[in-house]
Amino acid sequence: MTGRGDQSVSLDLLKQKMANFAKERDWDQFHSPRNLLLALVGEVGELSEIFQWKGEVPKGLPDWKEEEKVHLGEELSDVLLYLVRLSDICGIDLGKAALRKVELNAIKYPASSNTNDGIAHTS
Ligand SMILES: Nc1ccn([C@H]2C[C@H](O)[C@@H](COP(=O)(O)OP(=O)(O)OP(=O)(O)O)O2)c(=O)n1
Repeated sequence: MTGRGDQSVSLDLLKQKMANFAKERDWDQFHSPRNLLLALVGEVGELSEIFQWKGEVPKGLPDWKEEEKVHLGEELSDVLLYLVRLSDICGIDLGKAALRKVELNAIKYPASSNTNDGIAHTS
């Protein structure tokens, strides 16, 4: 494993690493918006398979084997990496866009509207 320990990982670092990865393999030609979107959806499918047929699972996944958690981390990473790459190729600053969206969400769903019934009020 080549993890970065306690260091925080920025979207910018992941963007740069994906750009280098593609460049070194001459894969920029394959990393078109549509191809990346399809790859992303495929990885979401692989992520879903991990939870498929398990029913609801408790937070923190206390009963999962270590290898299952490692696998989950890999599939979550594939989704993130393709999302970061897709955003980059489309010229979207994902970090900025996500922060803006969090702000928009807070306006749309003010904390005072929380009825504590566990149901998201979407209209
Ligand atoms: N043209 C490609 C192919 C792969 N990757 C990178 C991004 C993903 O993080 C990972 C995806 O690799 P695989 O297609 O081999 O998918 P998996 O790792 O999920 O393997 P498998 O489908 O065998 O489980 O590699 C990429 O950037 N561009």
